[in-house]
Amino acid sequence: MKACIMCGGEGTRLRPLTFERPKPSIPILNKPSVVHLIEHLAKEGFNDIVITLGYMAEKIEEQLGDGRIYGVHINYVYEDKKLGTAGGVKNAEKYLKGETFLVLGGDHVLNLNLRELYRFHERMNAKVTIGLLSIDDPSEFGIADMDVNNRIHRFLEKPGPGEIFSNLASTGIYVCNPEILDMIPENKEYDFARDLFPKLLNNGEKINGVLARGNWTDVGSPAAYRQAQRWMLSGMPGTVIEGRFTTKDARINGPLQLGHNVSVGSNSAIVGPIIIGENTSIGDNVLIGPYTTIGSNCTIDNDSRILSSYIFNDVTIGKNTNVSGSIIDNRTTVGDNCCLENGTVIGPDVVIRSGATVHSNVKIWPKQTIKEGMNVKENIVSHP
Ligand SMILES: CC(=O)N[C@H]1[C@@H](OP(=O)(O)O)O[C@H](CO)[C@@H](O)[C@@H]1O
Repeated sequence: MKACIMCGGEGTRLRPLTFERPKPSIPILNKPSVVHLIEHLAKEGFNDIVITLGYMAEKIEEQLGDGRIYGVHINYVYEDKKLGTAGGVKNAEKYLKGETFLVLGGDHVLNLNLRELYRFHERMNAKVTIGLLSIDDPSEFGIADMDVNNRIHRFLEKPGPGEIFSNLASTGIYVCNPEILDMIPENKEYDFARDLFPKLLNNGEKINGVLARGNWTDVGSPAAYRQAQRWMLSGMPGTVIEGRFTTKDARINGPLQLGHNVSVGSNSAIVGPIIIGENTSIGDNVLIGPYTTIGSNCTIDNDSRILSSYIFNDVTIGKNTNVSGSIIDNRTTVGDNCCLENGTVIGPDVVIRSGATVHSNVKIWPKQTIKEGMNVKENIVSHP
């Protein structure tokens, strides 16, 4: 079965995490999120994959190659201008024509029953079948009015206040009859939700919906990213220690995955679910709380506390420092006695000197230095 993954977006709402990588390459459980997606597609029987690339195309190609190690075959197509979702798929037409195909976003993190969605579409003879989820507040999504026979009669993209006629939200996952490729203009910005669906409904063509089963989120913002990491971590099976691991008397509980050569000092506690990459060293009296990932080559010094945070690679955290609900990108150094409050997002190559506090939800873009004892209450967003 064929699938087309859209990976061209710039991910501006996720800055600073998208300065050195595109959205699909942001790590979830210490590997690029698109790798989880490809693994899931392979498991569901989609082994013929086309990826549309734009922003930082080479990073994704480098990470996935021809897909062989995941048991799939990947072709790439490139967008040199914005084509929108449907326009991007049209641009990949040579790999898609003649067969039903699945479309999904490169920033999707999911465990949905995609094979069932595809099979349902094939039985029902619709032009498009949309994967739907029931969501409390669907204002940030496309919403659909669907009848008992799965037919969609109305679709509205990002409804305004007073317009929410349904809480069935589009996941942006579509199964498409290849005939739709003929209805999409070439080399022009064109969208499924804004352009193609209204056109199909106007022409009396059939669009179906299916309530997808399982978890799904698109990682469009730091909050969505934290949520995606959280449920991926909560699905971790047990304790996996991949290589040499040294500790004197650390207390370790709950699901845990440790890379090769991790060391944990005296009287430290690690409470899973947690993933720690290779060559990372954790000092004495350190508490690492649940729903945390720490990448490779990191150092967490004595007496620090790391709670529900996502720390990428080559990061150093000083002594007696508190990190809570934060995302810390590569090669960042945080000094002694610092506090990173809930929701902070710290870009790559940031230096935070001793005694500084970064207040709740503050973002710091790359290559900034925060002076000793400073209180950072507002985003620091100048590009280096
Ligand atoms: C124009 C368009 O494609 N809108 C889609 C798309 O919205 P974005 O805000 O572009 O991510 O993905 C949503 C699912 O994340 C879906 O509900 C919506 O219909």
